[in-house]
Amino acid sequence: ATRRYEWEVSYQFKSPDCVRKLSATINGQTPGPTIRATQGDTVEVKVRNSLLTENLAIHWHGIRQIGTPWADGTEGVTQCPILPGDTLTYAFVVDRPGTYMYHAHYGMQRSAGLYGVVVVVVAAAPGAKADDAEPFAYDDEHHVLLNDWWHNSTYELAVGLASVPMVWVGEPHSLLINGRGRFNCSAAAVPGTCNATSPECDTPVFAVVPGQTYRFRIASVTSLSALNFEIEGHEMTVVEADGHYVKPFVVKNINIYSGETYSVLIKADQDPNRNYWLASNVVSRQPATPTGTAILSYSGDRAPPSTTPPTGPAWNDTMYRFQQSVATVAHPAYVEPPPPRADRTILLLNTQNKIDAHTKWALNGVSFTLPHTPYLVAMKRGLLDTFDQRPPPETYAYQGYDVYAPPQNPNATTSDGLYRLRFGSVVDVVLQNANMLAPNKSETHPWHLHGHDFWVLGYGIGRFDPAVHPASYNLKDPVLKNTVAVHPYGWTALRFKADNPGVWAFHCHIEAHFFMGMGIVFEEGIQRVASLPPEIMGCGETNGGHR
Ligand SMILES: O=C1O[C@H]([C@@H](O)CO)C(O)=C1O
Repeated sequence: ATRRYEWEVSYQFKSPDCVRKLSATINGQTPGPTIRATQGDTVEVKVRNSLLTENLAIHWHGIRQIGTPWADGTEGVTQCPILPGDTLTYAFVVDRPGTYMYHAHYGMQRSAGLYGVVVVVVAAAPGAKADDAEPFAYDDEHHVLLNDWWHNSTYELAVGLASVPMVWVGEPHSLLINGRGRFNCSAAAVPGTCNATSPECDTPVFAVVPGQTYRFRIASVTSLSALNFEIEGHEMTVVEADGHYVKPFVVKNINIYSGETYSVLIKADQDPNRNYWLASNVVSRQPATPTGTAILSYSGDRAPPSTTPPTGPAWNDTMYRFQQSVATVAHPAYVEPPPPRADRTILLLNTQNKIDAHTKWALNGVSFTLPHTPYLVAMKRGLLDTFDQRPPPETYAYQGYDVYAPPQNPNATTSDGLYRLRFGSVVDVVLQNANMLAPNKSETHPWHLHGHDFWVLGYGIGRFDPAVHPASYNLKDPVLKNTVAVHPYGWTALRFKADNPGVWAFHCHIEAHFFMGMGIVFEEGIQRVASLPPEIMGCGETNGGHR
């Protein structure tokens, strides 16, 4: 079946945390509408950009876009931006069941509120129940979209990052659950902009019936924060990650990084005469944001529990989060074994750097910049003067590098070069984290790959040793994901098959970090890409015009 949507994207005054802010909305809403489709459906979204003076692109995060690389929605990589007043129809097949998301992929636009959930349900065999193919059962489901929220405009955030000296975005003002939070109005910066009784910041309520089991589909579209999500008094069984079934494991709370999705099962088996908190808390950075809350209601009323919302684990308990990452492996009945070895290994040292007094992020000393002519068009048309033809480095001088110290040489260079992968080859990427410019500081980076899922082969803390660590890779039951955490001072190893013709971004999903150059781009099988739709063109040299 084809699911058709018509979206008009516009700025509206919204008060998601009671404070009025210009928000990027879809048909007047933030978060945007949930896309619900069945495996194998074609989703067609006609997007009209009514932002007046701002470009737009929307990425379908976790959808591999097999055969439709131009529909990935990544400005500068797979398309020109949609100009104000213009319309672009994204059409793609949702080939696998699971929980996904969509969000803006242009500048810092995601932080303005442009995002939503994509749910792909299992195709039911004739006469079968829809969930027959899932290795778990539940009575009903709820969606939890987690986000962080600033009162500053996306422009203020982006200009700050690009300034000398950099003005860092800082910790968010609020944490939102399904687009709602509560800011303390007495702390509002501009008087009269905070309205504690606005229905737009009513605490969300999740209704449950005693004795029933619920699947909570959780997605994080945060711009910065790593979060910990907990449902007071209810254990969660983790069953899905990024659209793949995992070996079930029980947690009190779950760590979720920007760009990740999880499904957890919870049983409504607690005292039904009271309500319970849903809580989201910042982890991995020193928190300065109140807990984001919602209410789990057995009775159907909206009464806030009289208890204090859960505050989550210690924000700096790296090993707690590390262990949850390691515990996430494929469900035994759904293991897709990875190829036993890689044809190529790319080792990427993640560093914070200075370039002409700007603060940037770099991989192997190269900070990424987006070209003005999208790679997909440039590669397909042979417009090879539109970006740097020198391939970026495959590795760094790891033997002498101390990941626990600030970089000895803080400088880096910029490039818009890309990595060309042999079509069908098996690629390993090892992401190596390190100390930042300031001493004793290393943060978590959630890396997201477009166009593929990758096997997560291993995690470590400290410097990755190519002669030692590959021997400990999990080749037996690694989980497939599209986003993975690289823990402070740690490394994460992943493997994928370069079998999806197109050009694909791979980057830190912290919006500010990608903006500061923390990403790379892969090309594979460009000659197999069908003719590009003219609607993705119009910028740079795509129309044979000027840059
Ligand atoms: O890129 C970043 O900059 C700040 C800090 O390093 C400088 O203010 C921070 O926490 C980042 O992740």
